Amino acid sequence: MSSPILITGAGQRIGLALAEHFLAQGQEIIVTYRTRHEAIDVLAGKGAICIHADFNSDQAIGHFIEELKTHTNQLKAIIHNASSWDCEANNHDYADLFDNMMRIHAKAPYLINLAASDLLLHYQQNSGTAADIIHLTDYVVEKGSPKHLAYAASKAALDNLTKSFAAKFAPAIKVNAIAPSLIIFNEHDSDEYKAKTLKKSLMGIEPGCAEIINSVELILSSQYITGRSMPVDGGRHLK
Ligand SMILES: NC(=O)C1=CN([C@@H]2O[C@H](COP(=O)(O)OP(=O)(O)OC[C@H]3O[C@@H](n4cnc5c(N)ncnc54)[C@H](OP(=O)(O)O)[C@@H]3O)[C@@H](O)[C@H]2O)C=CC1
Ligand SMILES: Nc1nc2c(c(=O)[nH]1)N=C([C@H](O)[C@@H](O)CO)CN2
Repeated sequence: MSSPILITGAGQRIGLALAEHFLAQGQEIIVTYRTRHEAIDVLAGKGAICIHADFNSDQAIGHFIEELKTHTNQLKAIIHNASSWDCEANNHDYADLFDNMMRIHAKAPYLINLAASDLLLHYQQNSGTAADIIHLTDYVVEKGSPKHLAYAASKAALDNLTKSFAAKFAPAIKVNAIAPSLIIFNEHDSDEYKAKTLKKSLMGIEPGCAEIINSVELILSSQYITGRSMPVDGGRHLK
């Protein structure tokens, strides 16, 4: 019986790296994408089930959940990766920004977890091992962010949902978060921004997607870790 892993926002960067990693292992995956990057065609060619989903409304989240359930009756894991790193400087409609941040980072994972818990439970019942939910949050959950206020607040909401869902779903489903700081820069990042950002951690490097892949695999391999947030931040908290 197939037991796919669901990865949201897998069209690029970390989500795509996770999707490619699992496909290379022979693990079945279901991915969501907002923009049909060429990478999605590649994933589909390798056997991934690719579902278009823009979590920009409650209705869209609901439609995604309905489509998800037409593809599988069980899930080994859900990795909530989809995210928008928007900020007050870029969107002066603060009410709109706040709603968008909360919807993509907290409401979508909240609604999907509640609606898909039966799929995760089926996996646990058939396999005898706990299923997993993994939330990609952010280091800024610890300290806030004066330049990404709504983004940080929404990631903090997702961090709190990690604890609540862990208590609600145990022992059949483990629920954990991964809280990265810099993992990979964006194409448009200036050399000045890169230099300033690298100085913020003790390790002073741009580590790349492997750090998240390793953290996901550690969590999936455990039958005991739940309700926790794994920091992947190069010692930034000690600078
Ligand atoms: N990169 C880093 O250094 C860090 C990343 N993180 C977290 O790790 C995760 C992955 O980061 P990264 O790969 O940089 O993420 P990206 O910024 O590349 O976004 C990941 C995907 O989310 C999708 N997305 C954005 N908005 C929506 C929406 N409304 N509905 C559905 N999908 C949407 C994007 O779609 P589209 O392709 O259409 O734009 C994109 O493919 C995120 O949760 C991020 O917050 C945390 C700290 C550092
Ligand atoms: N959805 C995203 N979230 C975040 C990103 C990103 O590119 N997309 N990038 C960061 C930064 O790397 C930050 O951790 C260091 O400046 C944070 N979140």
